[in-house]
Amino acid sequence: MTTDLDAPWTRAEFEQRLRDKERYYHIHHELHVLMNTGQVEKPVIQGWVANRFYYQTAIPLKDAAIMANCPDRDVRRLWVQRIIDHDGTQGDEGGIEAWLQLGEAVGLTRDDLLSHRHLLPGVRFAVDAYVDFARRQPWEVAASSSLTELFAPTIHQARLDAWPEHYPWIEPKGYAYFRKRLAEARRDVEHGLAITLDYYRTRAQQERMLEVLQFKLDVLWTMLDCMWLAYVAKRPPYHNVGGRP
Ligand SMILES: O=C(O)c1cc(C(=O)O)c2c(n1)C(=O)C(=O)c1cc(C(=O)O)[nH]c1-2
Repeated sequence: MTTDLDAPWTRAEFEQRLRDKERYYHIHHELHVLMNTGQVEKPVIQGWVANRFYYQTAIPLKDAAIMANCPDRDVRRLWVQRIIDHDGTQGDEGGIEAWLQLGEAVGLTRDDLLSHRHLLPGVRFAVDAYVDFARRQPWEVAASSSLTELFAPTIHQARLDAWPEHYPWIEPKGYAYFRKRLAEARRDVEHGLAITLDYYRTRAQQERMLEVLQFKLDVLWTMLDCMWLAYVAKRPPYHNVGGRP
């Protein structure tokens, strides 16, 4: 058990502990491994794109919740960029639009995504838990939970490297989202990390932050568990009672 009396990690040690959490990142989930090594059929990619769209739509709600709890104008000035990145502005339509184009690139309609008709209940619950967490926690804690983004450029790059070769049927316009996120995620991490390293000072707080990060890793992993069950194992909810009503 740790107490406030245990020596805090230095900033460098603390950051390293955060980075060590990479081993639980969803890049290692079997569904991502299968997708990124060309081992899935079109319906699996489509299912993933449609379900991940719910996460995309939730990110600005999550970031708005963080800003709503944050009295620091300097932080809000930087944080608001995340909402703009996803919602877009005139002339740069943003991440949600780019994801809709990814949907089209894999053979789904915009309405397939916007209606959430393919959304699995477990994916909805996991994503909603993230938004709920951001609403309830101190803004610095919610901000720090975004730090799974430390690991995100690697997974975006993996898709950019592997998918065109394995899935030539995906239209190239679909890749704009992943390309765009490479730089955006790095910038988000710089800001998120600065807030986190400043906020969690005692050893007990630092240990708590690792749990916060694990919560976020759990959100991402659980989303993929639900998709794996539905699309790889072909056991979607209610599969043995005739399917969803
Ligand atoms: O494709 C991915 O694997 C992935 C993961 C994550 C992440 O680690 O949370 C994000 C994204 N993408 C992403 O595109 C994105 O905009 C994003 C925002 C956040 C966040 O927590 O604020 N995570 C992520």
